[in-house]
Amino acid sequence: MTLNDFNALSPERAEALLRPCVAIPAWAEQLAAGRPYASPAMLLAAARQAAEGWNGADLAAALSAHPRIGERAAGQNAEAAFSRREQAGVAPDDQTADALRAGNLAYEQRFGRVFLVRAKGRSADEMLAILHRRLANSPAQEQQESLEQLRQITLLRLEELITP
Ligand SMILES: NC(=O)NC1=NC(=O)NC1=O
Repeated sequence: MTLNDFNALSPERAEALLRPCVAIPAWAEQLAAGRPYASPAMLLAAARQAAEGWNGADLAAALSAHPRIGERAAGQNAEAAFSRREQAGVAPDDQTADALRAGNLAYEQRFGRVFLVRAKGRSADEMLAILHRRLANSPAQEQQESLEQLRQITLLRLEELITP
């Protein structure tokens, strides 16, 4: 969709279009309300600004829509389609797939939520290394890293939706 078309949508349609970017309704509402945007860069800046204030509760809400790394997103909705595309490059060999499964489990036992990483453009081995590094984070550090990854995923999805 072009930026002009996005600017011209009704509020309801604009919010509905944005929702699959991240499962945080306030973000979609705020971004839709900020229209019209003069350029894609202005839209992305507003989107990142609206995501700066996310906290632990936002992260927990958003994770409901993100399958584990290495797991294929089921379902026909837009979020699942985004996840499948983002993880298309993961394609782990058996050994790495086993290590990702073990790493995801260790992460969930330590931090109590799914490990979240921007998967687009990254291989399974790269994400396994990131997972092992982040397992050593403190809970506070790890919440900040997870929120930054959530922002990256969200903005990448927005860029896919609104093409110049
Ligand atoms: N647990 C995850 O990190 N999931 C995901 N990362 C992405 O970039 N897309 C996902 O679905």
